[in-house]
Amino acid sequence: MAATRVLVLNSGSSSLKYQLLDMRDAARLAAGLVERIGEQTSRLRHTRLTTGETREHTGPIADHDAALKAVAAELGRDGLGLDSPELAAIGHRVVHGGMFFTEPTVIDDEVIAEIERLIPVAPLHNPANLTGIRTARALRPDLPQVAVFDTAFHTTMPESAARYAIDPKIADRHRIRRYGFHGTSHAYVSRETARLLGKDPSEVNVIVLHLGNGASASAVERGRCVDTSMGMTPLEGLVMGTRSGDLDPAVIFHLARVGDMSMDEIDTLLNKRSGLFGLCGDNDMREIRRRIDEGDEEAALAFDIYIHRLKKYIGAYFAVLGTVDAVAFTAGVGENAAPVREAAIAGLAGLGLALSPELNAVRADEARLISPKDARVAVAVVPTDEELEIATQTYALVGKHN
Ligand SMILES: Nc1ncnc2c1ncn2[C@@H]1O[C@H](COP(=O)(O)OP(=O)(O)O)[C@@H](O)[C@H]1O
Ligand SMILES: CC(=O)OP(=O)(O)O
Ligand SMILES: [Mg+2]
Repeated sequence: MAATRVLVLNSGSSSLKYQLLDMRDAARLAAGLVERIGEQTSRLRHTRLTTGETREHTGPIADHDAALKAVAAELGRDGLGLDSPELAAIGHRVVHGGMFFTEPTVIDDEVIAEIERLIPVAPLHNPANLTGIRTARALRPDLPQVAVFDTAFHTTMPESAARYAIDPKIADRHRIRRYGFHGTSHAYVSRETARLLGKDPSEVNVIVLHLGNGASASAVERGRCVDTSMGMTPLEGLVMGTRSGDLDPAVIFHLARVGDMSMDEIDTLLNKRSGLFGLCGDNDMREIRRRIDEGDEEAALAFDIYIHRLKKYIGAYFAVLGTVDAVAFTAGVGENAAPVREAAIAGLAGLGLALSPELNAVRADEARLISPKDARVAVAVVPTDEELEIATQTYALVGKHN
């Protein structure tokens, strides 16, 4: 029997998302999510997509090792376990690949050591990714495991965009530079946007706005990333669900010296208690819109700050690219929140941007244009699919090695 299945693992700091795909036709066989890992109220939700059956378990799951073993058990119950001879490979989302990894990479001890060396610049993400890799290798030592890096798509950024304006000797010693993240999504969405326009990716310039809980923008010139809004870590750039995005670095000195906060407290403040959540107590755009509709001023201000930052990046990437063929909205907010798209594009007619209110209001799962027919620059909604992209890259690499 040919091995044509790929299991994709996306380990976040407190979650594990997974999908099992059959790469003959990219069909999804199973998918699920373990949330609140490390808490008493962890939850595993598993769906067997071939039948639609969903199972849910709550109760403590101590760490990513236990989470992956629980997932393996659920897959086993559906006859889709990790011991299946049909499994060709496991593809891991690895958030930080530094400068070293520019391509999907078959994981060996050397690769693991390098991902480990990058922990200081990705303390929230790489440890969880490593646990997922180690547990998966222990469960199936014979199976190829592939790392697909969030940073890889951004390694084409020129030095002028990737470097911070600090002493290069200090920067190089501590690996301080702008790496960018969500690269798998930016790559996939920029390509799908070109396809929507009936063009080859090498023929178009696209601004991709990945607006999920984490959010980032990228400027993609003829298929290559030339700038992105996240930096050394996923804290820089846009206002996010719980992250501040850009701020004057002196705010940190001030909070330490005058606010009497420790570095760990400031880290938690900026990563977990800022952004939309810090501004108004909610990080879900649905809830924020509901509150705005009820006249809530705090929620309205949070929304305005979010939109103001987003507009600044759209403008900046017009300047970086010179000419823009399309602006593409993606991820949870970008794909679903019509009011965010409307507010982000409003007032940008000078850049050739406009929306059709009718098209913007359409709810659909496919890539679609939401700009009027005669618009100078296309505006699109393009659903991202990081799992499919990781599975495709994993399978392509493993096929080559077989
Ligand atoms: N129907 C919707 N309307 C508005 N916002 C939505 C909707 N569905 C999801 N979202 C937003 O998308 C976010 C999650 O996006 P997602 O891309 O799944 O994030 P992540 O992968 O970072 O967890 C939610 O926090 C919420 O703000
Ligand atoms: C890198 C990053 O921010 O990822 P996420 O959006 O999954 O938190
Ligand atoms: Mg995401």
